[in-house]
Amino acid sequence: MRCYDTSLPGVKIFEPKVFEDRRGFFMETWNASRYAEWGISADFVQDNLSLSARGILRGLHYQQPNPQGKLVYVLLGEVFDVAVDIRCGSPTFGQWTGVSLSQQNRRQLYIPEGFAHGFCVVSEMALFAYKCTESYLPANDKGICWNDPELNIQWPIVEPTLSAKDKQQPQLKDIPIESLRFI
Ligand SMILES: Cc1cn([C@H]2C[C@H](O)[C@@H](COP(=O)(O)OP(=O)(O)O[C@H]3O[C@H](C)C(=O)[C@H](O)[C@H]3O)O2)c(=O)[nH]c1=O
Repeated sequence: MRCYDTSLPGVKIFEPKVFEDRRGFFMETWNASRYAEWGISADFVQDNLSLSARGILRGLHYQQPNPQGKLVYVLLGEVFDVAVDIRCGSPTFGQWTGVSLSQQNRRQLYIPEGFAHGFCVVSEMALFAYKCTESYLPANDKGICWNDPELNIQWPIVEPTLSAKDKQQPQLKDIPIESLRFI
């Protein structure tokens, strides 16, 4: 397995080892002892799966309190995946990193607690899987505007399809900073 740092300390790209043969391929998508070698000692308690068509953008979302760490990857298709540091006091507060996750590159992105997460679909369809370190609590589900001008995320699509909720997310500057204490 290979692991790469991103511009955001703690956010890591993983490339699990893929065993290909004439039948197809096999890969481990999570192995606690192996990921612990790379500093990931997450206790995942929930797995999610979502299917989206080209142009769909889901995000930017985070949970607070009870923030979720996530290990995200694509089973089918391709997405541009983004993590934003929203931890009050972090040296990289308000900064983002983006990576292509696809069934071809089989990459995973680990996003610690205290980051907002979102992705947009750049293939016909994308089947998106992820593990979470905290259970979903609807009352704690929060978001940030996908095209927040101060974040200036360079999404590869210009007019995404959004949920009603995501059409009205606040900008980071309008979120009370005391609510963003994760560390
Ligand atoms: C997230 C979640 C949602 N739901 C229900 C609530 C809604 O009735 C329905 C769709 O929820 P939502 O529109 O929030 O789904 P996404 O827009 O894909 O949200 C996710 O999108 C970004 C990319 C994330 O990183 C988060 O994991 C998550 O917020 O599923 C559940 O029952 N459990 C859950 O864990």
